[in-house]
Amino acid sequence: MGGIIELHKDKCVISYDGKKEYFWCGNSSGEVCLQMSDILAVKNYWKEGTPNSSLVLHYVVQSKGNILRAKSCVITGKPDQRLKLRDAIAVILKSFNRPKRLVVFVNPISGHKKAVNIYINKVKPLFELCNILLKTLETERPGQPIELLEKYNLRLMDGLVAIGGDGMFSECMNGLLLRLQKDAGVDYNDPDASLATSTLPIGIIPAGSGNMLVQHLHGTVDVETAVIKIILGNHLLANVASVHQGISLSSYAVLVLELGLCGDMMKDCEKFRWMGPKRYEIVPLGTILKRKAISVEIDFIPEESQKIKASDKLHQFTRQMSLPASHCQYGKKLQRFQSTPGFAENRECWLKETGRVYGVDSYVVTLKKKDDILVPCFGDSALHVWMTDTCSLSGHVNQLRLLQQLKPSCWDFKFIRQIRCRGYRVKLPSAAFYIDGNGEKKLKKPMYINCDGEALKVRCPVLDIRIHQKAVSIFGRVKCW
Ligand SMILES: Nc1ncnc2c1ncn2[C@@H]1O[C@H](COP(=O)(O)OP(=O)(O)OP(=O)(O)O)[C@@H](O)[C@H]1O
Repeated sequence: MGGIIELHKDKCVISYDGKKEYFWCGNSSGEVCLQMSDILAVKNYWKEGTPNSSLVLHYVVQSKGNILRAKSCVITGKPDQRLKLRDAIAVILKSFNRPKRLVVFVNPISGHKKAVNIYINKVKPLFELCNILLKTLETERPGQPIELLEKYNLRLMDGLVAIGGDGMFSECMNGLLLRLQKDAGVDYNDPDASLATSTLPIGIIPAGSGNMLVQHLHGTVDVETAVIKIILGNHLLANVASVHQGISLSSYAVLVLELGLCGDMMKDCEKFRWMGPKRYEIVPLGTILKRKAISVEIDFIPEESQKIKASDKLHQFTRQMSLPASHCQYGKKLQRFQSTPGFAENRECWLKETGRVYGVDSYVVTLKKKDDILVPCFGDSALHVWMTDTCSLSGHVNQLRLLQQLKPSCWDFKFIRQIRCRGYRVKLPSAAFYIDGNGEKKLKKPMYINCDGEALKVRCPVLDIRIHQKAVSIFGRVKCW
């Protein structure tokens, strides 16, 4: 039994003995294997008007850089042998933990407004090729995924997919996490509550303006690669940060939380959405020219003072009550990470930083030095926070440019103060406020946080941020590029 396939940019003769976990492939320069885990599907196609069918193998190859491509080849051989092969491969594919039913949210206004086209032409055909059942919802307004996920029957679903930008992913992730907290009876408004973590993975197909999360996950914003990663079913556990104002939760973030200058940039960019992704290149220049320093007091608990034994951090569970039934299939016990173990009780460990700053920025996916570049690190043990003290405009622009280029030297400036912590409280002591009808302090003039690429309004003069380790599952396997 055999065929001709293209592997490692070379044509190979493929053969299979029906038993092993891989196909043997030979070419002029030697032998290679096509792993079963790289197979997407095997299909019988009937030729119209003839009794014959052809067996086609669909598989994944690594193309340039981090790009993945779906390829196919016709397998030759006797009809009964081909049938045997098809059935053998189908059994192996079934044994993989790949998604079979997905809820897909498409944001028609993301980026260049091409999300619907991307779904129809690139995403749906590949999912259907792999027999994945889709429930697709095109959003009509902001916040819709959060509303829908509040009641959506997720019990038979294997994952969620956001087609759009970071903001769209954020809405799906917020919707799912809120739903899980409600189902589990967690007081999510309390910053120190331990979150019910999610094992229902969320995937993202890039169709937005920034697409930072996809870039972090796959090292490319290529659509086909993102679809293939979801089909293959691998997922990672990512940290989530929660933002609390007064007595309520404002949002969860998986990427960044930036108060001050970057929050203002996001707010200004939103006004120019009609410019599409170009707005991120032009608008921030105007924002930085009118940068304002703000007085802040930051109380934080440093990472190193978390003297919690590993055994206290983890507790075993078989299945969360709020998880879809399909996730029982994992069989083995999963470990659940407590979100912020012992955090609130340890008040004597809290440290303080004060000053006039242009911004307080935190990366939930931290950036770590690898050779001469910064690479994303999911599931880090702490939040990386830095404050930008008052400084010259040229120094500030230079620092932001180095950060954008992911240069490890981007924080080596006298006006940058860095901390690693598991949470912090920001107070805005000199901001004008009034007392509202509920007796709560409210800012007279709102400020903004860049929360995963969206401008989140700050209405209270006190904010609490907490890290929740490994709280959300995301499709894709991450390596350090
Ligand atoms: N039908 C809709 N009409 C208007 N706004 C919508 C609609 N559907 C979703 N939204 C909002 O659009 C916002 C931005 O979407 P998204 O993140 O997908 O695109 P983007 O901003 O272009 O990309 P990025 O976040 O990567 O910069 C979301 O936060 C969501 O609230």
